[in-house]
Amino acid sequence: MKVLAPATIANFGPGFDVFGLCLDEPRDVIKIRESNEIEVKVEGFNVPEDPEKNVASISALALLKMLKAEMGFKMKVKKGIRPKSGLGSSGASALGGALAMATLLEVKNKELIIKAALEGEKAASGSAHGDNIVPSLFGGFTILKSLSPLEVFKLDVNFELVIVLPEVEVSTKRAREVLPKYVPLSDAVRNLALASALISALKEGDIEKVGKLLDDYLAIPYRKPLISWFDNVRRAALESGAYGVSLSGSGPAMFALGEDLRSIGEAMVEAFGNEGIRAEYFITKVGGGAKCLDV
Ligand SMILES: Nc1ncnc2c1ncn2[C@@H]1O[C@H](COP(=O)(O)OP(=O)(O)O)[C@@H](O)[C@H]1O
Ligand SMILES: N[C@@H](CCOP(=O)(O)O)C(=O)O
Repeated sequence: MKVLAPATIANFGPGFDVFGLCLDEPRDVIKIRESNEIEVKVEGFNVPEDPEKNVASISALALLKMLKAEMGFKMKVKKGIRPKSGLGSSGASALGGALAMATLLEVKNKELIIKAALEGEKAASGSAHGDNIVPSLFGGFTILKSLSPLEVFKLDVNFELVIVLPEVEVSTKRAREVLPKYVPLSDAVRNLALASALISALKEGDIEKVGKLLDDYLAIPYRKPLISWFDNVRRAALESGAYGVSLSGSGPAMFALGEDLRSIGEAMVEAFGNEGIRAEYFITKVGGGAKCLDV
């Protein structure tokens, strides 16, 4: 059994902990088969091989516990999404592990699969936020109304975007610790307005309008001490013609929408360089969600 679990952009501007966009690449690949022992092997980016520490096996074990099932398994995690990148690395592995185990057991209940995957996400980031796991499973652009009961609104959208990945790390756990418990009512209203308008623009397919709505008052302002380069890179993107630009998840990756995505990516990489940070960019498109292959 093999699962392809795609990277995601959580928050997507004003949709903190609610909006999520599935990407076509990169992805984690999780292979699993029944065994009389529990073993995890990792290829690609370095993550733990301890089954109690790798979020893919944590999610698989969580599903077994929820089903009151006892089973050994051998898992291979081909880690294609860099950890602490802001591209939903832990979310993809958590979803992939839960979905691989569910498929092995012929469990189709998506709410249960997501519940198990949240255990892996919680182990990695200290909180059971679903805005990476949900778009990685469903694909497209997802609005997470609630996790329990599971209520997801999916928009089938199709556009290209540029992702810029700097050679720095931002731990999601740390990026959540710096958030305030309360925000000013005026900021909540501003985000409500941006988020509502962004959904309307997405449904119209007006990507330029979507870009202009990629602002956030709930999380990014409080995370600035962790992403001191953000404003300069954002300015470079806009000056190079981007419709809009924001942080991917809790960062450090950033994404931009626009016409000439190569020039925008190059300008953002140069802006990171001016901050003494090496970075790379790639252009991708909206992904279709996780895939299960019976191999
Ligand atoms: N399979 C896995 N994939 C990603 N991270 C993992 C995995 N297993 C354990 N981890 C740990 O979880 C943490 C992921 O950090 P996090 O900031 O949540 O990444 P991201 O922002 O990319 O989702 C890291 O400490 C990483 O070592
Ligand atoms: N809503 C979360 C999303 C974290 O995404 P990640 O890709 O950085 O793990 C948050 O902003 O904390």
